[in-house]
Amino acid sequence: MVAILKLKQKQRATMESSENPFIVAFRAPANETEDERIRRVRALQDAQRVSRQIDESLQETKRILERRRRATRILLLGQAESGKSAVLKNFQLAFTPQQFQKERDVWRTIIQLNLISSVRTLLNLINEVEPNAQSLLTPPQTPGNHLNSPLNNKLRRIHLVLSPLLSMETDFNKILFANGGSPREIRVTTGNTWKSKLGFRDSATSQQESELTNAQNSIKNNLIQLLEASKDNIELLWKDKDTQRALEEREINLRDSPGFFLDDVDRIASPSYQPTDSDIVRARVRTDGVEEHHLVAETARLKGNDFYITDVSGMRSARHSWIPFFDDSQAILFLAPLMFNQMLEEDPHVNRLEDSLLLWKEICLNVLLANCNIIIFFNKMDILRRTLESGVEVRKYVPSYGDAPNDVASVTKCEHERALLPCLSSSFNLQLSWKFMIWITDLLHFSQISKTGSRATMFVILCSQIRLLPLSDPKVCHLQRKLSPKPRTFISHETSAIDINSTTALVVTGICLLLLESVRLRI
Ligand SMILES: Nc1nc2c(ncn2[C@@H]2O[C@H](COP(=O)(O)OP(=O)(O)OP(=O)(O)O)[C@@H](O)[C@H]2O)c(=O)[nH]1
Ligand SMILES: [Mg+2]
Repeated sequence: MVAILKLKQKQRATMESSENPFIVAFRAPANETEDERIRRVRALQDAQRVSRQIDESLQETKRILERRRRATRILLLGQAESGKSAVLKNFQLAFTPQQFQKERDVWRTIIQLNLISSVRTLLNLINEVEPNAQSLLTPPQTPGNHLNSPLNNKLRRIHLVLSPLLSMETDFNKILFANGGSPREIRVTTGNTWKSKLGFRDSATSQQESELTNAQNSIKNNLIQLLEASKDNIELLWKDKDTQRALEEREINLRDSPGFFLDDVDRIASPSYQPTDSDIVRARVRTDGVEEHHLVAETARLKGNDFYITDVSGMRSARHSWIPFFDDSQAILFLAPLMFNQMLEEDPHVNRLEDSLLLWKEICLNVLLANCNIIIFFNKMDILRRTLESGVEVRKYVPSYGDAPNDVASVTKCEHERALLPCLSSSFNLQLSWKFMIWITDLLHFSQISKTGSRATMFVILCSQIRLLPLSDPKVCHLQRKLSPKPRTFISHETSAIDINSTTALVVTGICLLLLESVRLRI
């Protein structure tokens, strides 16, 4: 009898301990004093509190993972300067306008720094001393009529007056950004820290993080004052015919470079300047590393929907860091700028379009992306148009283009094998891409049927599971019927100049709707 009772006690103890491990760990020892008991109970309560916190955090992680699973997860890919972050900004403008509004002030400083960066480019250019060319700023060695020429004096004076702007740029970079020196571009590390250093605050930003130090604040104010004081000289420098000639001689098209604001000096250098949506989309900040953005849609149609958008650095050296993000993405938006006459910054021997094609091919062949929707944007159509209009010949860069007319219609129409994209694929000997290009041509053709009857600046291709779907594909037709009784125009929205914002916002809205639908439809 005594033995059974002992066994029962042991069983109960085992059950209790399996139900509540604290009981075992904090069981009262024999002969416990009152002090020891108080300490033991306190330790038990502390342990239970920590345990509850761990449980709550596990629950929270579970909720976040579940939310993520149901969200639309998009990965932005493409070479550097292809426009990935610009697309992200368009997502933010289209779906989280209120949140975006709060960041407007941050972008004002970035745009002002972009403007100074262009001024630096111009000053460097006119100050360049080439072995065979006389600098515009340096007086010639041999006495002659250039020595005191109004041209030299004028530019020399402008250079002097604008020099403080350049040191201000360096100060800014030292205080606010990852790299202390004077970089060619503003370059930031991941996270919102750089925004908070420019005064942006959201619920995730600590008070300490977002409060500008006095030094930062005074640099910000100095920047505004200095810009206003330099406004006229910047305009003089930019509009000067010798500056323009120098740019022309070196075949530099500053208007097509990222973060170009020299045509808006009057507006941007004014102390009351408030950036427009279009300014913000045009602003240039180079992405360093990989950054995930969580957007909770504020707009009526999609209110409450979650988007996780991963933006990456497009530099060749950074592309290996994309891979870990492949298997978590439902869709990839691949950006391929149509800049057939430009080379990569990191390798001046590689043509940008050629690099895009190779990258596109790699993405399409990657097994990790077998279940991912891949969408390609051919952007920078406005630059393509300007480049062709300025007389740059496609055949110089794509010999197989032959003597087809050098205009946008012929280059992008693609209804014959001479069109730019198939030509490029064949001239670069991309047999695989050739097939893709044929479909691209179908879509390019389709995209020209826009509401306004005019040409689109952005093109999109829908691919599913590595296979590109031509528009005649039953799945696409089904999807289109589901989405709207009319043919979808989401891949074709017109803009006359570089109003990327409205264009992309519409395009991107369409894509997101499509993505949401496609996830639901499981195509
Ligand atoms: N003219 C023109 N500019 C564009 C277009 N799309 C993007 N841009 C500009 O191109 C510049 C570079 O774009 P980003 O979005 O910063 O490029 P990115 O791909 O994020 O580059 P990294 O962060 O370096 O990988 C920005 O100033 C954009 O405003 C377009 O269709 N036309
Ligand atoms: Mg970027």
